[in-house]
Order: sequence, then C-alpha cells, then structure tokens
Amino acid sequence: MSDSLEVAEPDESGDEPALPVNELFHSLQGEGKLSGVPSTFVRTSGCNLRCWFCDSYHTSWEPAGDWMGIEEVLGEVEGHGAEHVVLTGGEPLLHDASEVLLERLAERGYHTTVETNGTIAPDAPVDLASVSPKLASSTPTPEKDPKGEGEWEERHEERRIDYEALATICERYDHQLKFVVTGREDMAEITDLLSRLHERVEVRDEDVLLMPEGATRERLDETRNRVAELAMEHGFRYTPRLHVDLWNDAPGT
Ligand SMILES: C[S@@+](CC[C@H](N)C(=O)[O-])C[C@H]1O[C@@H](n2cnc3c(N)ncnc32)[C@H](O)[C@@H]1O
Ligand SMILES: Nc1nc2[nH]cc(C(=O)O)c2c(=O)[nH]1
Ligand code: SF4
Ligand SMILES: [Mg+2]
Repeated sequence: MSDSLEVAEPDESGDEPALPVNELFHSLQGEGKLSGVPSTFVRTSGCNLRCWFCDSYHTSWEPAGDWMGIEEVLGEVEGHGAEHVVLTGGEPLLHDASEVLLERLAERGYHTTVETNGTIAPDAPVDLASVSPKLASSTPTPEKDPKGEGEWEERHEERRIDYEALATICERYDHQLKFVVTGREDMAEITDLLSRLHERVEVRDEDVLLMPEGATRERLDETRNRVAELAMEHGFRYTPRLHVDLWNDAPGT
C-alpha cells in the first residue's frame, strides 16, 4: 500500500468495493456555499498531502479507520435521513471505491458534495466539487510539522497543486474553491493561481471562498476577522467554519 495510506487493507477479498472510513456522522455542513445544510458526512482515511494544520489528523498524519463495504456505508447514510451527503477525508478521491459510492448515491437521489484538495479529478457524478487547493502556507516545514521533523515537506510541496486536475474538476462540476487563509501573505498566491486557472477555465469570483485557518474556536478568534477583511478587499466570498463555532473540535461534528 502507498505511503499515503497506512490503514490495513480488509482481510477478506470480497467482490464488493470497500472504503477505509474514519467516521460517518450527521451534522450541519459547516463550510462553503451550503453552510448550515443538514448533511451526512462520510470521512475516508488516508491522504496524499500533509498540511501542518490538518484538522483531521487521524486521516492524514496518523490515518485510522475501519474498512466498510459500499452497501454498508449506504445503509448507514440512509439511516441518518439527510438529503445531502458530504464525502470527505483525508483525500476521498485517492480511493476508487469513492467513485462507486458517488454513483450509488446519485442513483438514490442524494445531493453529493466532495471535499477534496484538488489534486485528483474524479470521474463520477458530483453535485458540488468543494475544492480546497493547498497554498505554500500549508506546507509542513520542520518548524510546523505536528509529528516529525519535516519529512513530508518536499512531497507535500511537489504534490499540493496540480493545475490539470484543478482545471478538469472546475470544467466538469459545479464547484467552489475554498482557500484556507492564515494571513495577507496568502493572497498573492491565490490571485496567481486563479489567473493561471483562468487560462483554461472560467472561475467566477463568487465561487472563490476564503476560509480562516483554525481547528479550534481559540484559533479562529485570531484569524476570522483578518480573513473576512481580505475577502472584502478582494471581492471574494468568506466562509465561516460553522461547526467549529458550534462544537469546537469535537469528533463527529
Ligand atoms: C480535512 S479536509 C478533507 C478534504 C481534503 N483533503 C481537503 O483538504 O480539501 C476538509 C476541509 O478542512 C479544511 N481544513 C483542514 N484543516 C483546517 C484548518 N486548520 N483550518 C481551516 N480549514 C481546515 C480543508 O482545507 C478542507 O477544506
Ligand atoms: N460540520 C462539518 N462541516 C464540514 N464541511 C467540511 C468538513 C470536512 O471536514 O471536510 C466538515 C466537517 O468536518 N464538519
Ligand atoms: S489535504 Fe486535507 S486531509 Fe490532507 S492533510 Fe491537508 S487538510 Fe488534511
Ligand atoms: Mg472538517
């Protein structure tokens, strides 16, 4: 298994596709255009990046979860009763079975959002591609590494932006680009990335959202006003992190 997923594979090699699921829960969508919408979240384990600030540490830095067959996932989703399903991670699009899940959710009439870092373009039905391209400020330098001493810095840096994948996602799906912002230093990179993307695909300012960095209320208290002001200055949208405001960093929210 690749370095990006250290979760043990299922023992039985049945025919049914399976996903390593870190958590499956019902909540309100906390980020982006659909903030506040009751949604069921399927969080897969394993990521090809290592953002130093990752709020889902147990899907990236120390991936954990249980393998679940797709029908089992669909059964649990159905039990929660929401029309909206959010497939997230980790990086959900690392797993081929995510595409199978998206197809079956579409057949059953769910609205699907995929939360992705934008390095892999899916080939499956998606109602909203919620893309969060990773800026240089996400890179786990030795000083910022939450686990080691910067062993992931180079790999993260090489992989974090793939223009081809980003453009394909934006062409193929209704999308939002949700940038995690720590400060003014991030803005030049965002505008450069958008101008490069505009050579291939139209991305509207209303589909660009700035999200304050912060996995806890305490951290958001330091970042949210600064980021809101940057959004106003640049004509981009601001997205809160509603779930953090409501439930702080509690799991399953
Ligand atoms: C855990 S990621 C999973 C999906 C995918 N790997 C990605 O990064 O988009 C879900 C969302 O949380 C955001 N996120 C993670 N840690 C964060 C933090 N400390 N502050 C703000 N947003 C964060 C990501 O940028 C992404 O939009
Ligand atoms: N409530 C809530 N909304 C979310 N939107 C995106 C999330 C994610 O982790 O991908 C997330 C999450 O973890 N919780
Ligand atoms: S890409 Fe997403 S899941 Fe992966 S480390 Fe970054 S925030 Fe975490
Ligand atoms: Mg989250």
